[in-house]
Amino acid sequence: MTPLLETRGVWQRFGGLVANSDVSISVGRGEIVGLIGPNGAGKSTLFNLIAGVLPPTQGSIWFDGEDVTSMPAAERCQRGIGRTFQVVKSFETMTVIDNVIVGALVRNTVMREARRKAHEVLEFTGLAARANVLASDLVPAEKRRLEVARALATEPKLLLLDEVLTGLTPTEAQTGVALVRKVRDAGITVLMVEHVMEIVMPLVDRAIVLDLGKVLVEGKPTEIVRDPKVISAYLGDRHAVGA
Ligand SMILES: Nc1ncnc2c1ncn2[C@@H]1O[C@H](COP(=O)(O)OP(=O)(O)OP(=O)(O)O)[C@@H](O)[C@H]1O
Repeated sequence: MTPLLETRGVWQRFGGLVANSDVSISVGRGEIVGLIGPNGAGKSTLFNLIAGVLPPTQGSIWFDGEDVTSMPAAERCQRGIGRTFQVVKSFETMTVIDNVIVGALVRNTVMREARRKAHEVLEFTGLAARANVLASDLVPAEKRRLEVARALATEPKLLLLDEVLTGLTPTEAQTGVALVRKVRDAGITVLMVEHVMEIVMPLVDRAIVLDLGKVLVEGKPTEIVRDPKVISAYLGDRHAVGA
């Protein structure tokens, strides 16, 4: 079966800076894949290329068997790519339910249907009791969940999670982990950028490590955490392994 998502030889240059360098990754249907790497490794850039925020300088992006490289973000969302943002982008002056309705309107043009879908997603994400409060009144962990809820309301096949577990207390992070598992169990494939290795490694089926814009290594979490190249990249001691 073809992978749900593939990037083929993707490059992204910002002037003289190479943020992604010949990145080829794939994500299979039903997987939870972690995209990790040190600060500035190019993770958010790759996310933006996959979501369609900007076109790659070179290379192609394939989703569900289709070349989506030149497709705008809204159209990719229609095809089934949902995403959250590293900097929470909820509409602060709107209620929680209205924020989620915005997502649901991607697939439901009738307001009553969009509202029904939004309620369903709020139940699913554990935010139902907060439906009528303003997004600005949510605590940070709830805002992250609202981001996930808004993305889920678009009914994605692939959910891109950008650091949704970062900066949370251990208890909040565990609630987040449980939600990601629930999302996958609902049949949605997950590609997530995370910094907190202890949280993300037990959760993902596979991890892809980016460093200096390139894929450094990929594999099962148990292999990744022991890989000398990964340890070196995180500790900054690149010469130790001759990388
Ligand atoms: N729009 C842009 N214009 C110029 N340079 C950019 C732009 N976006 C990202 N970069 C640069 O590209 C490189 C990769 O950045 P990116 O944000 O993708 O890394 P990251 O792995 O997500 O980092 P972090 O973990 O800190 O979020 C960095 O050097 C960054 O400064």
